[in-house]
Amino acid sequence: MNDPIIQLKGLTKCYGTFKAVDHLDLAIDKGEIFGLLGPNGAGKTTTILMMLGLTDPTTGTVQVCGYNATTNPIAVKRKVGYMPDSVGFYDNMTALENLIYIARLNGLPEHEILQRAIETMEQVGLKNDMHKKTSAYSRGMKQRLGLADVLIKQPDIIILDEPTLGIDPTGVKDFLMLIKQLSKQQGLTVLLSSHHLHHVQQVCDRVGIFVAGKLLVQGNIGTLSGNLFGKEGYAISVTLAQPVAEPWQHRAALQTLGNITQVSIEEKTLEISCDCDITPAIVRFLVQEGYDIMSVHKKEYGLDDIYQKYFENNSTENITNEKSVSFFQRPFFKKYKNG
Ligand SMILES: Nc1ncnc2c1ncn2[C@@H]1O[C@H](COP(=O)(O)OP(=O)(O)OP(=O)(O)O)[C@@H](O)[C@H]1O
Repeated sequence: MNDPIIQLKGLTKCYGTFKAVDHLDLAIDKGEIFGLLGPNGAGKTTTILMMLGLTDPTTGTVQVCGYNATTNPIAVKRKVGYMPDSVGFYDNMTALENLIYIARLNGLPEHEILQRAIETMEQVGLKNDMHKKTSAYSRGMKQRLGLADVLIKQPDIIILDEPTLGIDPTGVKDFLMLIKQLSKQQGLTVLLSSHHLHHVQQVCDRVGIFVAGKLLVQGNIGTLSGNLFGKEGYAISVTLAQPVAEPWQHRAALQTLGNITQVSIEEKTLEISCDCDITPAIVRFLVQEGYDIMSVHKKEYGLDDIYQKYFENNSTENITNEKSVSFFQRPFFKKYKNG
């Protein structure tokens, strides 16, 4: 078994007496797509900054690609590409010229730059538009170009902050597919920080939920959902052709099927909670009693439910609602990008 490509141990960051990140332990394997989730001010950006070696932990360690990010930030910078939520370009230059400029800033060998820039444009699906000025680029095209900016240095890890912000649904789908493809084909490790839970759910192998500087939980969505909702069992919703009046004459008989913990009725819809999946028995019962069934739906718990459940179960009183200054606008990021 290989060592994790990112390993955080007891990572803590204090600003004065305030703990922005509180004893974080996290291991991410090569090729994984990991989602960082949490409300504004939960400590995600601070954690990313420590991974990039842009701010020092108060205590604890950050190991990235085998390097200590605090003591060896330059080595980490060569291996990691960071894409902020809003990427800036020179509008009077073409997309290709912008990318070449970034390649030079990253110190790529001059004789390789043009070829690599064209290949990267192709990789992100912008080859046909690479000679357009970026002022004529849509938000989705700019996000792809931002991705090209981080890919051109051929990193082992990419960190994406809200990469789907402001892109239309088709653009989002294409962008997420691209991320998944890059990860699977090239073994690229991806860290995705986002508030769009269904986007995260579509691509991430595992997620971590941050609240008030602590990583409350981590795992894949199936496991988290099983842990959280296993006790609550299955929820089956059956819609009938005709409304059902209360008191319902078949309620007691339905409950003799066993394993049913609750039945609630709303006009034509029966909501049935049970300990195990008895959908076929429920359908058979209703048909035998002469009901026409219009639809049967078994509730699957997703990331939205998991996230909500954590917020129901945990105090969030330390959380600020103010969106912290965009990472890209921070002076140390400019230093990172240019340095
Ligand atoms: N330089 C700083 N000085 C003091 N406090 C800071 C500093 N940077 C961040 N914080 C505080 O640390 C906490 C964590 O901020 P951070 O930016 O890491 O959150 P986040 O999870 O990335 O939030 P968002 O989703 O809004 O980007 C917040 O309460 C924030 O106000």
